[in-house]
Amino acid sequence: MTTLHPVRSAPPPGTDDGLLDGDPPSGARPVPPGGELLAAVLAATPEEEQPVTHVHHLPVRPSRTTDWPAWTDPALRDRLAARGVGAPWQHQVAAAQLAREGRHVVVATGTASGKSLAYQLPALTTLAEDPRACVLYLAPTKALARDQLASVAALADPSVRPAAYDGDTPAEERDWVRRHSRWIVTNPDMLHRGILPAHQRWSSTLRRVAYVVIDECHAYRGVFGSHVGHVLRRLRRICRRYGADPVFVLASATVADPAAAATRLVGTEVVAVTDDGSPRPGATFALWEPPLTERTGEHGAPLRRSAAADAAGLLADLVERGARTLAFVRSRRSAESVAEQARRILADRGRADLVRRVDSYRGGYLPEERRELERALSAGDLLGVATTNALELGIDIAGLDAVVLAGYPGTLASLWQQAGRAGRAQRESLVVFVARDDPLDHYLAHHPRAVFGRPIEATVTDPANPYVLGPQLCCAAAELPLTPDDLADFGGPVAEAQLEELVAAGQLRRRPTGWYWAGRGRPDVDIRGSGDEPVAIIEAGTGRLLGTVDGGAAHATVHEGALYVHRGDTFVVDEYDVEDACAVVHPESPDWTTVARDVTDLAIVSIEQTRPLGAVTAHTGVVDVTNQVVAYQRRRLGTGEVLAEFPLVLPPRQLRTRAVWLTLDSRAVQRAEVDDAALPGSLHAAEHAAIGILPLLATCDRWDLGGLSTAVHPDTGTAAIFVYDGHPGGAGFAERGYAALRRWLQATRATVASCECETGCPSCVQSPKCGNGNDPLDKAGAVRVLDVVLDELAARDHADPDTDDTDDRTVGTGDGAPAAAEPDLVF
Ligand SMILES: Nc1ncnc2c1ncn2[C@@H]1O[C@H](COP(=O)(O)OP(=O)(O)OP(=O)(O)O)[C@@H](O)[C@H]1O
Repeated sequence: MTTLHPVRSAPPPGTDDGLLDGDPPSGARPVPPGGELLAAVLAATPEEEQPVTHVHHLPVRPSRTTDWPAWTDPALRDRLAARGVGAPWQHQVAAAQLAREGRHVVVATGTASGKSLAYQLPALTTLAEDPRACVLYLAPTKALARDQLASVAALADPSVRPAAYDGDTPAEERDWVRRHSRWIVTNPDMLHRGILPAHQRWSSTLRRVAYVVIDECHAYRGVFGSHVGHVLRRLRRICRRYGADPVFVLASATVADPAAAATRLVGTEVVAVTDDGSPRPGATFALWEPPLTERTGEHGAPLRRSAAADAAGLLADLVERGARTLAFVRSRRSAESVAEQARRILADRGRADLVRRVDSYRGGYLPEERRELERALSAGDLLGVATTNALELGIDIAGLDAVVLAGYPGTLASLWQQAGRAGRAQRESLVVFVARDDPLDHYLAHHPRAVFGRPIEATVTDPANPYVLGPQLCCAAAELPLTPDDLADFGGPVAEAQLEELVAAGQLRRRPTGWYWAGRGRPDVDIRGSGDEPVAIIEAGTGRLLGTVDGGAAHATVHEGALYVHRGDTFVVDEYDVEDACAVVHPESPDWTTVARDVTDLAIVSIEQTRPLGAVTAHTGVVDVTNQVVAYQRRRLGTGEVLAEFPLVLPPRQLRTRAVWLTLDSRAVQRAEVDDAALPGSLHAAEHAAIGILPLLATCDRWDLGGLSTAVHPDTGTAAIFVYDGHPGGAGFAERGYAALRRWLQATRATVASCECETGCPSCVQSPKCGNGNDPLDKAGAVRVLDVVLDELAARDHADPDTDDTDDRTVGTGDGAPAAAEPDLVF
């Protein structure tokens, strides 16, 4: 393997500053504050590299407390005081008061801002006042659910008997939970499969539900989020039927427009509390981009040093200075390799004493393991841990000296969640975001306002998606016949049209009293799947079922020869049987990964919205995408270097979904000064970069999106760039791109224009999942095409300032430095 971090194999000059050299690694001398830690790390970096693109200082923010509301249960207040909560923070009382008054509320404040107390205060007070009342608490992960259970158990009156009701609850306990618990910790899956279909059995609980708590509600997004939205509508309907009208309290780390996102999720008006009154420790926050290297990837594109390699170097440097550091990486395998590389660097520097104090977090997600890690880190036994985002939620590690983020974790909420692990009250900490070789990471490294400004990513759901709505209406009808009065909650006319289709398909029956489920048994709806039949992954030799992959993604991920990662372990696919929907794999850890190659065709089915901009027109609508995986490449881990390509024979797949697209007539093409030869590559490059950037505005991953560009599309007769949702029926991402078109394309243009490569690289216009092997791509042409589109958008917005997309204060145009005044942040 190549030496991934050559510059740091020698002792850094920074260790001569006498800070900790030769000292016991922790305890004896204080760890320097974040700014000094950064300076020391940078002193060890070759001058020509200059990886730091921006340094942001987050000042200490003092807390703002207020009085307990008069209605607070005195016993609860005493228990809180005993746990060190002397007075509530202002946002906690603001949210609690709204909930107490019966308003649905979302608390959208920062990490560790005490969001739990905002719902515990009204909910536990009501439980104390009314011995029959109960609470349903929903969490997106079982680990978080178990943690919350412990926290409520410590605060609640013993009569509350908090208990979990999820897939891990033994059958013999389930009855007990239903009968006795007044704080039931569960998840949307259990609500969907276990509680709502058996609502008669649950009726005595459901008629007493006073509050429904939806923690970490930003986790409910895309198709899954749209399903959860309907599960919550079903819950409200059933509760109403039993005479209950629970108050919904949602909690989330900050996302754009939390009130609108929460309202869409719950299906009724939700107000937001966002003014964070909790204290924030200070931090130095550096944006870091690894330099381009001599190595080349597809079409000779220069490759950057990997984020994991730089993260390992930083981890070693920081540990050497005694700083307790967490490095967040993207996969479990990467966690192990980053910890290993950091240990090697320390060993090379003769710091054998520190080697054993660096580890990776690779265990399951058991509470005991997390507690042990917390203990070892806070006791200083461990100084450096490389971890996946498994440690992001539901763990009480705070007060670290430094956090390194190797790559953008996908959402700003996650970024702040991870960054928030650093910081102590008295001293500022260090956070380093290390960009990966990818357009979004590159953009963030060069546009601090996108990180430190107002949040711009929105939690996108689309409850009107017919592939979600149809099955959900079936579930609702199977629970209780649907009546015309119910329809408003499920989308009104859209739901009515869907019901007609379901009746025509024989799934529902229309009777004078409503719509009835006509199928056998219960509707079988997987709220986490795409609707395609899942593909079973079977281990050769043992016959063990390792898991399943979504049918929609299977051709690209478990084709013969594919590298398949399951819970951090790697396997290679021996055989993929499309008919039987199963793939046989064997364990193997090669030093390569695989990427599928495909060809795509797209036909426009219907246009829903059109924005004529002159020579350019923007649209959204429904499209049919035909996709066929035709080959795959092996790429070297870490560098992305293409090692080999193999053909595949797989049937095409059809996807009806939603898209956003731009058409450019000949005037636009002329103005962009791209000739016939350059046009396909210019459009293709713009499409790739746009796909790379959309997750900045919509909480999705670039793998949730697809794209197609062409010099002449048969349905439009013009040059066109399409970006579509990679899920049947759409997930709302393309619509979000349409709504934020200008900001999206400004950021796209800035990413391409500011990348220092000459003709395109993975940080700007190359895509890791391009079906055409990133050919053709014309970086310069892409910038000119985007300029023409942006000119037209600017002219249009000037003429019609009411469009929803005129606010570009947060995302700069990319060429200039960020504005001097950056708004205060939730941290
Ligand atoms: N008013 C308060 N005064 C002092 N400490 C508080 C107060 N409210 C909450 N805390 C403490 O702050 C810590 C974080 O609280 P909590 O876990 O509820 O935050 P959170 O916002 O839910 O965090 P996360 O973002 O990780 O979900 C806990 O240790 C809690 O006891």
